[in-house]
Amino acid sequence: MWWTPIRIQRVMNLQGIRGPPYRFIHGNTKEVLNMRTATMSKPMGLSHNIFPRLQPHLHSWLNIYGKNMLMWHGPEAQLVITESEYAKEILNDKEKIYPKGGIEGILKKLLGDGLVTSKGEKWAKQRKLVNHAFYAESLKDMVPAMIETVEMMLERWKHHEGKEIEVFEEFRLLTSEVISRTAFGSSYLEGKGIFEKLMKMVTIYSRNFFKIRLPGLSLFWNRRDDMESDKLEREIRDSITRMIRKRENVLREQGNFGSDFLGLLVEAYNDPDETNRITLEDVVDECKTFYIAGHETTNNLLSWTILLLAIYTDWQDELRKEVLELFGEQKPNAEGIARMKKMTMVINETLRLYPPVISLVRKVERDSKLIRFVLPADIILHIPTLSLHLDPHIWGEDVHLFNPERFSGGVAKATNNHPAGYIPFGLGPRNCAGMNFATNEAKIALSMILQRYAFTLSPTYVHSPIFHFTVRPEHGVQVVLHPL
Ligand code: HEM
Repeated sequence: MWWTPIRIQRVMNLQGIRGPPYRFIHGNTKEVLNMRTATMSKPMGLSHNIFPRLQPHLHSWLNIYGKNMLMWHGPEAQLVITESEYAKEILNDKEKIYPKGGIEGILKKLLGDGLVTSKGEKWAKQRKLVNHAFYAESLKDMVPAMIETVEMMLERWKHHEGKEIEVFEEFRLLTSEVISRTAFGSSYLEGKGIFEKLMKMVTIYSRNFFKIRLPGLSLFWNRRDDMESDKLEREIRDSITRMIRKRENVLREQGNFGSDFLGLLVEAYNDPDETNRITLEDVVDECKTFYIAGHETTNNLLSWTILLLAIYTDWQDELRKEVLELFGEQKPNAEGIARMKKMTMVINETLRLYPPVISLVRKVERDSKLIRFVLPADIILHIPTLSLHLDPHIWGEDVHLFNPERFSGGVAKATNNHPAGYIPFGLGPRNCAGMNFATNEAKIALSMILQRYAFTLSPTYVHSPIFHFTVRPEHGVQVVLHPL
């Protein structure tokens, strides 16, 4: 807790990497908490520069210490990388030098050893299974379920015509229903208990995010949160196990487990070949991972897009024109979705300014050389998405403005050929496994909304983006619905 941090600090300083000094046990967590409490305690003006608000410590220290800097989460060294060449090298690593870091505590209870967190052989096996469940043809088959779910939402919206509606909660229900139906063959109501308990765990995780946990020292840690998350973890496990057993019974009746994600997982759990078989624990962890990853992020993407389209009504009109040209009054279809150009530009720009995932984290597995730096084993590499998405050297001087036009020539052109300059879905082998699923879902929902409604920002909207596991609007997004 003293000599190791001081040694690492010295090794990094000698290479020109500086940062706020290490403080015994706490590292920089106290300063980080104070800075964040100050910026988050009040709403911001309607600006899209959310980096100084959500990560004020990084915003300030990167200015002081340079583009790559060292900071401390307790005694754990975190090398913050914001030079895109370095980020690319780390995220594209195939030599297993920079794997995902191990997780513990509440995050471990929340995600277990599912695809987001697993490593090595286990990850490769899981990723293959997931790719199979979410490959292009399967995604096409999911379109009708997505459309039906949006229609259910729009039925509710009829009661808000000419009035205000809060869309964050609407999209929470929509995205939960979509992942329940498409991946687990059930409805949101059936999985409601699991969602609610997972969301409670997300809240516990978020409030403990900056608390450090040291072996044998419980004084910084809230024991009640620990006990509550243990209880939630057990209850979620029991509910998912019941769901698995129910699906196993389907085999007896139908002769197969079903072709959705849950079906593939249960099939792998029952595989007669031991080398392909996965454990019950694996199935539970994967279900938890997909319940969370499958809706939380898309919920935010949809909410921020509606906010931006309510502000920039010229872009709302442009998108409506594209939707009507492609689908008229008809339901969206897979071919049309693949041809949406303006819609893709708007989604890209929304994810640039409001990326739901704001940190990509890796660990240095062994002493290694990263371009011109020599990195000691076990330090954490932290790539802050917002810093890259808002770098004027990559994007130009209008970096804080909403300008979907910058994506008109594609992502590579928009980033001036900096592949790691735009990473809302990550990069390299660990990139998002649900990217096409999420963008399809968003395009379908937005198209169907635009076909029926124009919307303007309600005067009650308060711009207060917060980091709560993902980047979300603290008080929701209120718009006024005008039927067309
Ligand atoms: C707008 C929506 C989404 C965003 C912005 C997003 C973002 C991300 C990012 C940044 C990563 C990489 C994390 C890293 O490198 O450490 C990731 C990984 C992942 N995402 Fe998404 N995601 C979205 C939607 C989804 C959906 C809908 C699903 C599931 C249906 C999903 C499942 C996953 C999984 C399983 C991984 C881990 C992949 C691996 O490590 O092999 N995501 N996502």
